[in-house]
Amino acid sequence: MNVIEVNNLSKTYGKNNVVKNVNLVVKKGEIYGFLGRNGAGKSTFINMITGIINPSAGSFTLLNEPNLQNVKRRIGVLPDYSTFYDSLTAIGHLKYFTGIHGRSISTAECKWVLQRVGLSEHANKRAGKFSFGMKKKLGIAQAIAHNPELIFLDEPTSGIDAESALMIQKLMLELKEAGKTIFMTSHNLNEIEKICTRLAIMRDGVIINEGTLDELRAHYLSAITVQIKHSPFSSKQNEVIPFLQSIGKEIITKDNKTTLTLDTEEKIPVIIRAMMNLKINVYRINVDEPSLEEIFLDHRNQGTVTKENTLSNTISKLKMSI
Ligand SMILES: Nc1ncnc2c1ncn2[C@@H]1O[C@H](COP(=O)(O)OP(=O)(O)OP(=O)(O)O)[C@@H](O)[C@H]1O
Repeated sequence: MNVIEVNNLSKTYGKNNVVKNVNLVVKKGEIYGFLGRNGAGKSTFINMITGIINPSAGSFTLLNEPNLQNVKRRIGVLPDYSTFYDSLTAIGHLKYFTGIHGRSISTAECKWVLQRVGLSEHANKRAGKFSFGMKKKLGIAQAIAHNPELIFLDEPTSGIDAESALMIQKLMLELKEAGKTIFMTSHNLNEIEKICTRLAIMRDGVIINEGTLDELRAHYLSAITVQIKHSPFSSKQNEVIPFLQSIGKEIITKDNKTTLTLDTEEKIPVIIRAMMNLKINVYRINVDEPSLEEIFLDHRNQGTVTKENTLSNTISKLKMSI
């Protein structure tokens, strides 16, 4: 089921077209990551589809309902700028905002939500005395306290400490397990890589790439470089080198290490099997594969992906296929 459907959504400020004809679909149960550098248009996009600002053109539906007013109670939002009442406690905020959503929440339920975002000790403290990070956590608590089906989180972990960020990431995964859908922005690519099921990269108001991390990687990866540490080729040299030349390119063998490029990772197990048949032991395999950071930086710089990564999942795939 599609819980977010966006069609040709645009926002213009004067002559500045900051979101341009964006189309997007998010399915139930996803944690959807929305990436882009500062000023790309991410918050403007979220603000439009959560009713904080009006679009200049285009349309969207949330939870299959074209009228946003009819679903407001079923969505939760942490906007880019949250406002709090200085004299209201954390519990007071949760009671007040769940009330706005037409629901009531007990003090015990408030405490449970506050505990989940790491604010247990501050449940009865006034928001006026909260630090930036504490306010961010309170904003997240407010977004989820009324038990919404669809949750928008604009930079939920920016400005909060590393331990708390892990706690929030765990909470998001639990919400996903409970069937909720999360649409989030973040500049923490490690976080996006860890928890998001799909993601989109926005640049200058346009989505320039969209899909799972593997799909984005595949889009960027025209060749993979593999380095194999093995026992000496010795007398098998005349058999193994022609075989490698038939399967890959740019083959370099030195000190019992062979590096070559392949057009698909499917060829890696073929090489392993061939080496084993020739009684050559394979000790280690390193595979170049771009991280999300490299894909993202590549978008910024239009450069090439260069960093080397050892991927344990590729190794385990190989182990399974041997
Ligand atoms: N109210 C406004 N009036 C005029 N321009 C605006 C307004 N709000 C945002 N913009 C412009 O729209 C563009 C997109 O801003 P937006 O806040 O959506 O970016 P963002 O991707 O969320 O950035 P960040 O990662 O820094 O939060 C920017 O150029 C910004 O200056």
